[in-house]
Order: sequence, then C-alpha cells, then structure tokens
Amino acid sequence: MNHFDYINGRLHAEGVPLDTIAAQVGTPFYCYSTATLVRHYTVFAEALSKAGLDATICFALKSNPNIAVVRTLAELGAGADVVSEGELRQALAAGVPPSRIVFSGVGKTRRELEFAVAKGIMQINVESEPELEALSDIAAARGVRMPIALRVNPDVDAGTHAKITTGKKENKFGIEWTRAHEVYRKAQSLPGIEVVGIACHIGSQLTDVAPFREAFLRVRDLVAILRADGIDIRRLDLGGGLGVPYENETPPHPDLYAEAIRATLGDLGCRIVLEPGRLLVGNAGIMVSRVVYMKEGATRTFAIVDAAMNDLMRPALYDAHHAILPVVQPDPKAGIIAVDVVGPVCETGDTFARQRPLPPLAEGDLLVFRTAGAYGAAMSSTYNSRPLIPEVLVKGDQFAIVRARPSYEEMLALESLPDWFG
Ligand SMILES: Cc1ncc(COP(=O)(O)O)c(C=O)c1O
Ligand SMILES: N[C@@H](CCCC[NH3+])C(=O)O
Repeated sequence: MNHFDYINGRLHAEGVPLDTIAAQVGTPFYCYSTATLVRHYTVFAEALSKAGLDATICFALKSNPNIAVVRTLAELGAGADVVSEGELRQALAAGVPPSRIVFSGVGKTRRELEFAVAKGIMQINVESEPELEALSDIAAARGVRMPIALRVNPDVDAGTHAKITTGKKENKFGIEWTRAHEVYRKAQSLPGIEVVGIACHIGSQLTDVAPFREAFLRVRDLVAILRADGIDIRRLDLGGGLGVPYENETPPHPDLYAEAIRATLGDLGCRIVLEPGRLLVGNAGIMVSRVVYMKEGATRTFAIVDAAMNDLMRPALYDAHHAILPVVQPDPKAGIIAVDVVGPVCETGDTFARQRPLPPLAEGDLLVFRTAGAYGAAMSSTYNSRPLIPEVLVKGDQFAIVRARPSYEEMLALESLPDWFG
C-alpha cells in the first residue's frame, strides 16, 4: 500500500501532482510520502504488539538515511540501526535518542567505536573478536562497560539474491555459529564489555518466513546454551530483511513475521530489537525522471531518460525490477510498445528496464520508478560527474525539498590542484 496514485489523470504523491514538483525542483528527483511511511511503521509496530512482543524498532538507516525520513519515523517511536559514524550522525541529527540506537557492521573503525561509546548508544553489535577487544579497550579507557550483542552467523539460506544474503557461513558477516559460545565467554571476561544480547540478520528482501523461523530457532538454542553458562541474555536483535513487492513477489505480512518471532522466541523474557529498512521505506519512495530522447535502435526502441544507474543502482547491480509509470495517465487506446528504458551513463548496464511494455512515450514525458524509497538515493553516486539528485518529502498537499541538488560549483569546490601544477 502506498500513496502514489492517479488523480484526474496525473500521478500524485498524496495530494501533490508530481509534475508540479518536477516543475519546481527539476528532474530527476526522489519523492517520499509521509503517509506511506507512517502507515508502514504503524502496520509493523501493531503486528509486533498484537503478538505480545516487547519490541524496539530500529530503522536501518542504510536503506534511506535522509534526516526528514528518519525524523518522520523517529516521531512515531522508531530508533535507528546504523553502520557508520556518518549514519550515527544522521540518526542523531534526525532526533533519534542515543538510547534507541544500535550500531552494526563488520568493519567499525576505532574512531567510529569511540564516537558511539561517547554518545552512549543503546548497543553495539560486535562482529569479530578483534572488534570486541578494540571496543573493550575503548570503553574501559572511558571507565564504562559498553552494552553489546554478538552478531552471530546462523548459517541459514535466506533464499534471496546472492548479493544480499548475509547469514551463510561463507559470508563475511557475524561470528561463526560454532564459535559463538567461546566468544561470548571471552566477552564476559573483558573489562569494557557488558554482554546484553544476541544479534542476527540473515539477508534482505526475504519473501518467505521459513528462513527467519530457522534462524530464530538457532538463536533460541544459543540463548539456552549461554544462559546455562550464566551469561545473561536479555535482548535479541533479529535484524531486518522482510521483503516488499517490486513485481510479483508476495512477501509475508508483518503479522506472520511477528507470529514467527512470538512462536520461536516469545517465551524467553527477552526484549526484541528489530532493524527493518526496506519494509518501512521501499514503497514510500519513487524516483521521477524525464525522457530526454526517444531513439529507434536497429532492433529496439530506447527511451533515454535523465536519471541513470548512478541515481538508482538496483537494476544495474541486481537486475532488480522497478515498475515504471508515466506521470500523465496514458489513454488505453494509445496501445502499448516494448521499450528499453536507459540512462545517459556510458555503460550498457545503465539500463532500468529491457523490453518493458509501456504506452508510447515522447520527449519531455515524466516517468516514475516505483518502490525506490529503499536503497535508492542511499546507494547513489556521482559517476560521470553527475550531481546527486534532490529528495522531496510530501505530506498531504505540502512538499519540501529535504536534500538539495548540489551545484556544479559545490561539486568542484571539493577538489583542488596541487601546487606543483603552478
Ligand atoms: C545488519 C542489518 N540490519 C538491517 C538491515 C536492513 O535490511 P532490510 O532493508 O532488508 O530490512 C540490513 C541489510 O540487509 C543489515 O545488514
Ligand atoms: N542494497 C540492497 C540491500 C542490501 C541490504 C543491506 N544489508 C538492495 O538494494 O536490495
């Protein structure tokens, strides 16, 4: 469910026509809907409370770190899951209290750990023994014990795209399952560490609840082993990963997911922490782009648009499908053609869709790429010296630019020529 619909023949974000935004901010741009963000958060939170779970929802900023998006969720009670000092600063700037922030990631630097400890965040999810030792040194030097969970790798196949599966033993993430008990013992003995829980995240865009259940049962076994050894496990961070429909997928409803948590872990007396990203923001965002040229190739028709793989990387990186709609509602009598929708970047991979059935298009037409709120702007780059595109947040019939398009002067100002060029 989202709030991007045709009203009087023009696609709107809530109450605002997208061509009105395009006229003001220029194309391409990202556009997010407050109502969809609120709805997704509420459905997820209600599913957890209906299942009787005592849960903290820590929005995974990696999916969309825009501070207006994060603030919208924080006002509903969301905490944050961050993976870098930059994301931690974004979460704080958006008003997320440190007591609701978890810090994940395989390669947190000492500087990043220092910063997180100094801010007094809720928990650090430690992913290796060297990180555990570094963190203990840092916290002990400040005279504190940092609350931690060890991220364990349960060796479960999430059944998702190979590039976004994280919980198999060959993946770089987490502490190897069979070593977990030993590393927990070590953590218990370190002066700067307070063990509070277990963390686990098996992958992203899961469309079946079975792999989650399998991982949660493994976590359950580990809780029993650790508690029998006197290690006080009181929080379970189950990561994110619940998928959204891009094309024909039918991911489980949050109710089913919450029920799987209740059935496997609900009786352990643990606080549950969740790190959803895509589920909250995926369908709350679109990218709007304009057709620059229509081009007839030898075998295909190309719609060359002003957005490119650097703006929305998912199709190039994962062959991901994003639905494409014209902003002006097509006349059904106009028929359908097969089009390759491509960007201007000098790579064949800069293709958003191949042979996509679309109504006849013309230069200047506005197109919307749906389900672009997660891992869209977040993964964009300036490849081909293209400035990052602006982001707009809509609320009812108002909209605001929540990330401006940098000027070429601002981009150039970051670079300099060494003196030796004279
Ligand atoms: C540790 C961790 N938590 C949370 C997430 C968010 O995942 P998703 O956007 O699939 O909910 C990810 C990304 O896969 C992750 O690696
Ligand atoms: N970037 C991926 C998701 C990765 C999840 C991060 N752990 C995507 O766009 O689908």
